[in-house]
Amino acid sequence: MNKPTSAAAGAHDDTPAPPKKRLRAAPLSLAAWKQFVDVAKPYWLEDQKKKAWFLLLLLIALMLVETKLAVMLNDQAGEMTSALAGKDGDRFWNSVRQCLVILAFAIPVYAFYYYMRDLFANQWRQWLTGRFLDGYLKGRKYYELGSDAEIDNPDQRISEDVNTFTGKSIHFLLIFLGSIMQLVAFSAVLWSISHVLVGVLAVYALLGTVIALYVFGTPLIHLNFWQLRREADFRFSLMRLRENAESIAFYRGEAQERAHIDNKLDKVIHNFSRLIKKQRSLNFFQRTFSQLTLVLPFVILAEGVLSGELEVGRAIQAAGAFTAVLTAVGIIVDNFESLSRFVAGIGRLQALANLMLPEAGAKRGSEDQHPRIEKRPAQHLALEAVTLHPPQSERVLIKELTLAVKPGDALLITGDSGCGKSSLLRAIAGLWHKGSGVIHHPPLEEFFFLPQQPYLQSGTLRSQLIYPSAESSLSDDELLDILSQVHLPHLAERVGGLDAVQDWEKLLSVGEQQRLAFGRVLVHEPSIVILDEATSALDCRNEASLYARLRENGATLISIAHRPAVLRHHTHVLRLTGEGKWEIHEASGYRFDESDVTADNGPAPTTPSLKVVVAG
Ligand SMILES: Nc1ncnc2c1ncn2[C@@H]1O[C@H](COP(=O)(O)OP(=O)(O)OP(=O)(O)O)[C@@H](O)[C@H]1O
Repeated sequence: MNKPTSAAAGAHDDTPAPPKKRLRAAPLSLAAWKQFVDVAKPYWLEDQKKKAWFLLLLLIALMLVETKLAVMLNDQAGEMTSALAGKDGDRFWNSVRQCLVILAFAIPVYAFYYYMRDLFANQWRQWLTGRFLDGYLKGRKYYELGSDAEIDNPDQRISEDVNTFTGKSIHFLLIFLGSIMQLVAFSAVLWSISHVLVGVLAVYALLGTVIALYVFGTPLIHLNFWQLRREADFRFSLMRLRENAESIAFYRGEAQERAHIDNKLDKVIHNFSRLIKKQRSLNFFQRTFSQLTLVLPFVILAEGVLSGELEVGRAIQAAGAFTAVLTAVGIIVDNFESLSRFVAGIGRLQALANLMLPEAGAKRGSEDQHPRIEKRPAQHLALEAVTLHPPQSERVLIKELTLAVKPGDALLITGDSGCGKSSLLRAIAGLWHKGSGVIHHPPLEEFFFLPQQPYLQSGTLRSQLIYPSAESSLSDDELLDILSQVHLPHLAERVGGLDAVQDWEKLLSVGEQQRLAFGRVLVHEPSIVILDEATSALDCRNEASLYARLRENGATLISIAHRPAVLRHHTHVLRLTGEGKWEIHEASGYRFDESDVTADNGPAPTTPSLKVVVAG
């Protein structure tokens, strides 16, 4: 057999590594219980509380009826056995009739109980997922979490972990309640037949639970915790393959992709094989624990039956009750495997809740204490001594930048690749905030941001054009006119009209996508447009006319572009010279240097109202 290479072994090694802060799954303990309460409490104590408690009470009522019917059936099983042993036909048939009547009630109660249980779980899931989605989308947490290494796969947590949480919470709550009822109901039967049986059973169940908790608890929860993460990583690697299918196909990168996916799969399989080994031991223990109960009650009761003190039927009834009570008290042992998976998922969900949900804000307050760039409302955009760092890094991208952009100004940002041009736009848009200084800004609704790669939703052509609004007051003719203005006059006709639904990212070239995104600006008519190489895929003629169209509207521009020809549409140039340094020039006298690509800059505009601050 081949030995694993050291690289493969290394890849596996991180699975069981001692988990870092927040990556830890709480063992089956008070900490796990606290995590559970943190996530579950809002549903039970806030606006859904009436519905939640009503459904729970209904389920408890159904369970009570079910337990009562189960006790009656167990009694009849004993009765039938005794009737047969005593060769008493009337007693036997009477018992059969009673059994059938009980079953006629028990079956619908059983079916309705499970339906209500699943309905309840589904409603809770809908509510909790909605809450997580609120937290995820508000405050742009989906963006921030992308760079948070500790919260892996938030999408999996929201889609799957929430589902498991609500489903399993109700499942376990009900089986615990059911166990208590079963315990009370059958203990009475058992106590009336044999006190010794009750004593033996109590000791047996207690021992079994303690062994399960201490021997299997922590390792199983830990392994399940990692299994969830590994599975999500594996799925994500497949998703990335699908999302980037065309680029990968052009590169012929299948071998690399396969190696990457194999690496993720290896981790899934390696962790799972450790998990099933642990489960094998648990199964061995569980089987021994439950199978012994086949013999145990009979051994204890045999003497009573043999001496004639106890009817055979009573012994059968006692054995049934013994098994029922043991199932009730052995609930943790029996469900240990799924309980450990459930607890592992709670940890993942609570970590996410801590970062996203409003009531958890206080808890995370202490973690989010890096110095921030202050944002202040103002009429015009202005930066005051802004120093900017990337998130989770101390590197200085921009140092003490001060400038003011007046209405009608057009600022071109230039500089070497990687010097921080897009980062500055991120800071203005409020996506990045690590640093110091103040950004004075008009309401964010007045801004429109055009990235290099436009985002196109799945939906109609109309919805692409009016994005991010969901509705627009513009008529079809006005929308078609906008398409013409961005040099896509035949697009609607070509794709089947404004209401045609297509996979736009595949159907349109990048240049067409960029022009469509320009159309969005004309639909919304914002007063400040921020362009991050938004015309990189366009030819010079298209680029020039789109810039001219924006300037005609009187929009204030802040743009990053590498082509010298765009300079003529700007009033000022901010040049980032590296290591946080910067210079501001009036566009009229500015010449692109080597890194900006030297060329004829064309005539300069005549509205230099931007406050010039020489350098930083
Ligand atoms: N999330 C991040 N965390 C840490 N560093 C980052 C992050 N995103 C970008 N950076 C780094 O910040 C630097 C500036 O990136 P930015 O995208 O602003 O460059 P740029 O000037 O726009 O480059 P280009 O012209 O190539 O687009 C780069 O060195 C980049 O590696």
